[in-house]
Amino acid sequence: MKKRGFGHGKFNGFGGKVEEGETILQGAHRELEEEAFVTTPELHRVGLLLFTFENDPKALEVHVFLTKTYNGEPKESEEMRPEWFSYDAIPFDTMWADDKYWLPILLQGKRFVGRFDLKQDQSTIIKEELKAIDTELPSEWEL
Ligand SMILES: CNc1ncnc2c1ncn2[C@@H]1O[C@H](COP(=O)(O)OP(=O)(O)OP(=O)(O)O)[C@@H](O)[C@H]1O
Repeated sequence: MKKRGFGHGKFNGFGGKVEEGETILQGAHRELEEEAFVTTPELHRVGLLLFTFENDPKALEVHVFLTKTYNGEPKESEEMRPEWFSYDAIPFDTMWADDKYWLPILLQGKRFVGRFDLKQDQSTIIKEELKAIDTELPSEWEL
């Protein structure tokens, strides 16, 4: 549960912006430790998503990573309150509107690439394209 800022009030993956001088993978490791106090030796990049918001010139390129193992116990941070859900009780109504499209693909063990154009209200999807892929993920979104 994201407690502040962008996506506040929604169940969200741990994550954030890549910092100067680090790779996307390093950023994912850092955010996981900062927001949940756990570490992992293995993060697999399984999804590449692009988000746009109406009347906002910036697009968000989000790389989704998965791990099945971790060290430590997830703990609440200033930014996040972690919570576990079983696969059949994922609270999609309290998540980003796009999550219900791509998270099931991830849970089936597949990789995916997609783009979602959202309204300014951050909850209405204007346009959506998403595909599961068997090949390597592209390293970034080609606009
Ligand atoms: C629009 N549809 C979306 N659907 C699903 N997930 C979305 C998302 N948009 C952002 N996310 C995720 O939300 C987290 C915070 O994103 P982000 O913008 O970087 O905010 P955050 O304030 O945490 O960044 P810093 O920690 O300050 O770097 C991060 O895990 C990112 O993957």
